[in-house]
Amino acid sequence: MSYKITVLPGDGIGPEITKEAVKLLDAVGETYGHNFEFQYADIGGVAVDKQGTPLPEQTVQHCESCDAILLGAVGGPKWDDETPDRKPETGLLGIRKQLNLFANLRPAIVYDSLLDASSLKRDVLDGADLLIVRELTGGLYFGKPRERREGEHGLEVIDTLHYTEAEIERIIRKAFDLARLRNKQLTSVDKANVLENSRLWREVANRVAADYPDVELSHMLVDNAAMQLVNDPKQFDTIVTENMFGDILSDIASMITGSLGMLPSASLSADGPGLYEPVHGSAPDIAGQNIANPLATLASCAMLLRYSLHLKEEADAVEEAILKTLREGYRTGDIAAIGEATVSTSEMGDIVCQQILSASIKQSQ
Ligand SMILES: NC(=O)c1ccc[n+]([C@@H]2O[C@H](COP(=O)([O-])OP(=O)(O)OC[C@H]3O[C@@H](n4cnc5c(N)ncnc54)[C@H](O)[C@@H]3O)[C@@H](O)[C@H]2O)c1
Ligand SMILES: CC(C)[C@H](C(=O)O)[C@@H](O)C(=O)O
Ligand SMILES: [Mg+2]
Repeated sequence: MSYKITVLPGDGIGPEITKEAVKLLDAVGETYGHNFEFQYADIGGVAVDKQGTPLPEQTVQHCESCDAILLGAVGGPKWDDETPDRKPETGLLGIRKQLNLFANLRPAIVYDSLLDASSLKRDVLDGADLLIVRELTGGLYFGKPRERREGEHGLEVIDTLHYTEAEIERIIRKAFDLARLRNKQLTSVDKANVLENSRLWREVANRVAADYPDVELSHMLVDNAAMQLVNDPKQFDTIVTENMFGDILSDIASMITGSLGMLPSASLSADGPGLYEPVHGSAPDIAGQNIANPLATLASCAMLLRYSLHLKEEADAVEEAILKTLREGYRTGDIAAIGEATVSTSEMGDIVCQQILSASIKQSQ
């Protein structure tokens, strides 16, 4: 089969890690007989520099006319002084909104061979495997009004936390569907002791639960959830939450895997192409040094194969290749123990590709 993938490398370490992802998809194509056609487009700071906007129209067109989108990261100090409409992050938020990518799936898995990479205790981590389902196109990120204005007592600023019942219901239903495929436990995270938004969120979750009698629904306040994620991550199976809470909780959850460089994500709409990106950012502090961990991006490719292309065997093979690479002891700096040997970004990419290619040689023998 032939598939069209739009690649948005973006800024900082984005180009380094997406290069490894393209290499990996080519290895998958070679092994399983698929043809991946890559079309590259600009987003974020690089697009501001080249085209004067973080989300050029042509980038949107490429994204709308493909099977799946692979994104590196956007942003960096170079664009700190840009106006809001020229900020790199505006490009990322823009593409999420324009493609209606309301469901953001952020799995956090503890790899047995990385138990010592985390600063958390082994027995707290061992066996933890959770999925954060983050609402991605509403809430504080997009609510209007959003403004800075002169008030009676000087400058004042407004951001608006806005959700419609329909927006809440579609993400809650998506999370129930996903929990059903996992261990059938859904924790809805909110701030219902304070926010009217969260009170509606809770009501909707309770109402929708009647359609999923096989899934156990519980509620947790977000401040407690942040603590529980590092205290006892094994209590969670599937978590559903609104946009801002999900952003923060997913970075916290990355610590149970050992590094932010390990966390993949999928952003899905009801029907169009999905967007796949690591949870981490453009890591300007290590950009251009070939030391970033590409595994979050490679694991995002597994999600791309699974959710957008429906290639289950290929997705499993990528996840297995990552597992094997870690079990064989290969480490980038962020997941290495003190004094442990490390590999570069491109070496890590080569090793994972090699696992795919050699697994297929074994199968055909
Ligand atoms: N999806 C995205 O594109 C995205 C996500 C988060 C942040 N950002 C942007 O990235 C820029 C930098 O943000 P930040 O520094 O707060 O967060 P960051 O995620 O870029 O980096 C946080 C820390 O994690 C490390 N890190 C991140 N990814 C890594 C990897 N693959 N391998 C090894 N170490 C890694 C970095 O070196 C840094 O020390 C900002 O402009 C921010 O808005 C973009
Ligand atoms: C860069 C930023 C806009 C983005 C977000 O807040 O959603 C990032 O932190 C993420 O987690 O994908
Ligand atoms: Mg984030």
